[in-house]
Amino acid sequence: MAAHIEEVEAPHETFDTILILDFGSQYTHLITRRLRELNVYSEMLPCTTKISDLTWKPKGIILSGGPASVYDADAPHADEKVFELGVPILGICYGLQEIAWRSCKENVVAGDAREYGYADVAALRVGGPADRLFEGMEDASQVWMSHHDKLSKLPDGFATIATTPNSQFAGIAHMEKQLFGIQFHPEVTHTIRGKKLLENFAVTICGAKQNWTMSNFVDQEISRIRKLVGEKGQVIGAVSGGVDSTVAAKLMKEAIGDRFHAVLVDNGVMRLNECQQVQQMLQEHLNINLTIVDGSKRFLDGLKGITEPEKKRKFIGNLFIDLFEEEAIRIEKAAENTPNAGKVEFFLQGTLYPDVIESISFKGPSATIKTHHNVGGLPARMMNGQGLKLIEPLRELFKDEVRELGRQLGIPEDLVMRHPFPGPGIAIRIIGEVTPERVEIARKADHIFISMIKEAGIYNEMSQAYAGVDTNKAVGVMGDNRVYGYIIILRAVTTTDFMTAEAYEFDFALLRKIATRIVNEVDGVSRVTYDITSKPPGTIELE
Ligand SMILES: Nc1ncnc2c1ncn2[C@@H]1O[C@H](COP(=O)(O)OP(=O)(O)OP(=O)(O)O)[C@@H](O)[C@H]1O
Ligand SMILES: O=c1[nH]c(=O)c2[nH+]cn([C@@H]3O[C@H](COP(=O)(O)O)[C@@H](O)[C@H]3O)c2[nH]1
Ligand SMILES: NC(=O)CC[C@H](N)C(=O)O
Ligand SMILES: [Mg+2]
Repeated sequence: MAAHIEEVEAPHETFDTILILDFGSQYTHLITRRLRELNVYSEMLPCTTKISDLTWKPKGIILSGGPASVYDADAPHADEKVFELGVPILGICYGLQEIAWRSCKENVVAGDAREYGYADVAALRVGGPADRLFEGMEDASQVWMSHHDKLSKLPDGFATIATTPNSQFAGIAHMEKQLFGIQFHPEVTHTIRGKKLLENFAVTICGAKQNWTMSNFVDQEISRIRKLVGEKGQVIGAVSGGVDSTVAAKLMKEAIGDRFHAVLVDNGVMRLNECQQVQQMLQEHLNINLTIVDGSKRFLDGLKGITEPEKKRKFIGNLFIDLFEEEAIRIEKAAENTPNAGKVEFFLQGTLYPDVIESISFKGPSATIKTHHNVGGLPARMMNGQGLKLIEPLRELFKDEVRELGRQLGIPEDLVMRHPFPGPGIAIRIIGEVTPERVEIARKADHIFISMIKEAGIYNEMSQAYAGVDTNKAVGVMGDNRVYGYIIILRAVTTTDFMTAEAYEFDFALLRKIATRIVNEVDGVSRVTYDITSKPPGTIELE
């Protein structure tokens, strides 16, 4: 999205990098994760990437798994130049089959049966560098398989370095070139010594330095930002109080001080007292002076009559950008004739690697379930080189890495561990039309719910929790009187990556207490329900 600015000393320029070519496996991003856990920097690109388009040289390449069969007419294949680059290559599953297929098309065939699940792998010693992949894992150990194709014979020049009862060629290595392939998946935790194997490849075989640490990243990122923004440039940042934008803001503040302008948009659908609390928190703990732009009337007026979820999201996304542009102009005007005078050229966002992965994956864009207000949805006028330029310091990081980075930057633990809160806020937690009355009800119910979760000491056991409103009404009875009120939907989930999620298992007595308090204390509510749908098929937010 921001190709024109992202190449200034990106991490792959500073850190030894293992390049992962993605053939579309569900686990490809886990390879990146595992390598980074080993303090080896790694990036993922589509399998069709042309080596001539790379501006940097990887220390090694991993070809991932994938759903296709290499022998199919429309199967994806890596650029031939990958094999001429002279760096070690490891093929995993489809990647292994790709290596074998290149040597001879008859080498890969459909197997008689699928092999899906555990297998015991035994390493074989063949002598020489080929033995390095399984070094230290000579004892039989459990691996995880997921394939139906198989190698029918060993490609020329290769030796078998591992077998399982079902897979004769569970591991192969070229006797001279640095070419390796394994049929199982080392990146999943079910493969007990998978990380050791990836370490053998990246560190021993490729010689990658294990220097990818958050403190190195902080230093490097701060100097990158300084170079990018220059001596005079000013940056406006969308800061919500959420983890991502807080961490991004702190980095920016360290890099350019008062030339960074943090702006929170009050969209009228924030939680109870949230804007003021965030402002105070950022000032107190991080010395960041946050400007609140009150857009609540414009948002709530505009939301009138909109019931369709995607319309809501698009309206909110567009108005966000309008307000930021207006604010950028105001900041420039205010800075005239001061030492900070200069153009506001950059717009800071807290985009994370999972968003980036989604948009670069070989699989192409998946079906649009919902449009997230920030990434990808920015209007073209912002990206055309005349408007604000996007700056996304976290675009290579995963959420837990961002949290680690936050700790490194001295951000307090309860801010670092805050549950995510979506940009469109309470608006996507009210099913149907958003009205000020409904927002108020959601706010109060949410406040009771989250406070009781915190008091019970279980906030960190769940990944996200909130109270939403069903705008249908139900009948109830209170103090002998009939009431006709809204239905509150409580939602609390556990998840590691927010792509799949499970409902949190509350202690029933606590859930009952929460329900009682909400009905008693929030006017206009007659019932409380707990949403136990997992994702999929549900999503975390209601809309
Ligand atoms: N009310 C807001 N005011 C200003 N910027 C916002 C607001 N809500 C969201 N944003 C911007 O949109 C980006 C994406 O929102 P998102 O909720 O994914 O991240 P976050 O709020 O920083 O962190 P978290 O995921 O923990 O909530 C944020 O990083 C921030 O730049
Ligand atoms: O900043 C955001 N802008 C959005 O438009 C948006 N929609 C969903 N979310 C968050 O994404 C995660 C997954 O949510 P869903 O299961 O509802 O898609 C959850 O953490 C949601 O809170 C958003 N965050
Ligand atoms: N997981 C994979 O990479 C599968 C590769 C190939 N599609 C097979 O079934 O064997
Ligand atoms: Mg947020």
